[in-house]
Amino acid sequence: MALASACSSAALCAIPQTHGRPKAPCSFAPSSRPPAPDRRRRSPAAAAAGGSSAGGFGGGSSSTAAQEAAVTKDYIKWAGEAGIISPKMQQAYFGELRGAKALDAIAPDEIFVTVPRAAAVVVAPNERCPCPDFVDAAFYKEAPWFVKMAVLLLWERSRGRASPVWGYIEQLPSSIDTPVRWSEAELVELQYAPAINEIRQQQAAWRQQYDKFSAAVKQGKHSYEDFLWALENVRSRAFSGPYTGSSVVEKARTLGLLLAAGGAYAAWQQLPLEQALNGLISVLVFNIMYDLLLSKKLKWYALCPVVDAINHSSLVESNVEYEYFRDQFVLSTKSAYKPGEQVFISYGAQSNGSLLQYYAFTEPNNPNDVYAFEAAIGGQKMQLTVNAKGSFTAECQAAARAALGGSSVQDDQLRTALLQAAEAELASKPTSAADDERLLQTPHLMAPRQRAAVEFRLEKKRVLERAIGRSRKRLGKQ
Ligand SMILES: C[S@@+](CC[C@H](N)C(=O)[O-])C[C@H]1O[C@@H](n2cnc3c(N)ncnc32)[C@H](O)[C@@H]1O
Repeated sequence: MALASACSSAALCAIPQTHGRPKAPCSFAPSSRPPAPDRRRRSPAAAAAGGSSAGGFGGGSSSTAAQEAAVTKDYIKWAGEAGIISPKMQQAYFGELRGAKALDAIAPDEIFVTVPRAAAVVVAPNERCPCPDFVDAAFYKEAPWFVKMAVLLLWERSRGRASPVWGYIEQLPSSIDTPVRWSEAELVELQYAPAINEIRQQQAAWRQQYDKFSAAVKQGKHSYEDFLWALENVRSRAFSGPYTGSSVVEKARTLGLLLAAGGAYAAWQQLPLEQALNGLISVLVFNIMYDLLLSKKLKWYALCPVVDAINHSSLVESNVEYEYFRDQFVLSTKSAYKPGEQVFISYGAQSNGSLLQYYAFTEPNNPNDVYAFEAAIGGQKMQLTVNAKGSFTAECQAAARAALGGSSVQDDQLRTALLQAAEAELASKPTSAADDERLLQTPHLMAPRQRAAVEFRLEKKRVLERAIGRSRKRLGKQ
């Protein structure tokens, strides 16, 4: 994610709370029509009132729609009181999918959502357990960040309207139905071993985390379903960013370091100190859940209301930044939006495997997708990986070349071996891409999980087909 200079007008003395813009009320308002029935998007409050199965809107009855509207109204009221500013964006449905639409023109790099840190749910490294009456503090200390945040969500939910984030909690989806809930038979429908294996591991790991949580919780009864509700919301909505220090002492230390670094940089570059500091502060960019590979660095995590209502597109470059001196998160994108258009952000460069696993959707033509499979080349078993454009990675080409005999191997011999491996992989699938396309022409005839699996496996097959097409072209076979 590229850095945006969100703090370009930040001053070190008195710090305005609104970037000099008038403090407009939060306009994260409901769309003019009632929410469309959505099998996955129901809030816990609406679920409680509607009384049908978890995660289901049932028949989309008018009482359910009215309940949804009430929850949304509460959310807007809460967001305004919490100081969230988003006058140019409102919640809306796009088909069955809830998202956000532009109310007004949004320019590239314009900050269009501001969320005070106090309105967010935050997990910082080495922070003491904020709810020792709810859960054993020693358990909290040792838990991974996403379990900590799930515990915070369950704790805040248990506090009802006494929670400072009640309006946010109320409107969270009651179930996202990520594949961690799927049966073995449903997972097999994905037809892609790396994803199936990852999800199986996740199923075991989350169960283990739940067992530990159950032993550590001190208040109330929390089913595995409750725990899943919290974990799924955390994993599909949280942002992460480099940690900057939270306590007064830590803040003072970080500020001292920034001042020193800014001073040195300013002297070196002959810049005003303030400008140099802004450059340094803008490093504090948050990425939505793009932390898996970077998790060893010191990071903190945030659930940012309103920002997390925006859907993902890999084509968009977006920045969520924490403004250190204003103690708030701000959002901008590199794209322009016209009034009425759906607003998107990027959740990071994620393959369809991780989008399905943690967010429950597949992005068509995802430029970050990959296809990984095992093949035998030159009598040796090896892992081959193809990128979204259909190119085999340099590493697997080198491994394949070595297995075939090393540097003396002709390029065409290597290409032929890789082509044959990809063709054999595609032929091993229980359904063809054409079969999957046919199934998707009548999506209403499929259960939601089957539809999600077919969408996923079709995209995977398309990556493999691109690799085959590319290799064949290079070999002059078409
Ligand atoms: C951060 S939330 C975005 C807001 C969410 N749609 C809502 O109603 O609250 C992430 C979730 O939105 C949905 N989502 C986001 N981008 C999507 C996309 N491009 N296609 C389909 N679903 C998407 C997925 O269910 C994902 O788990």
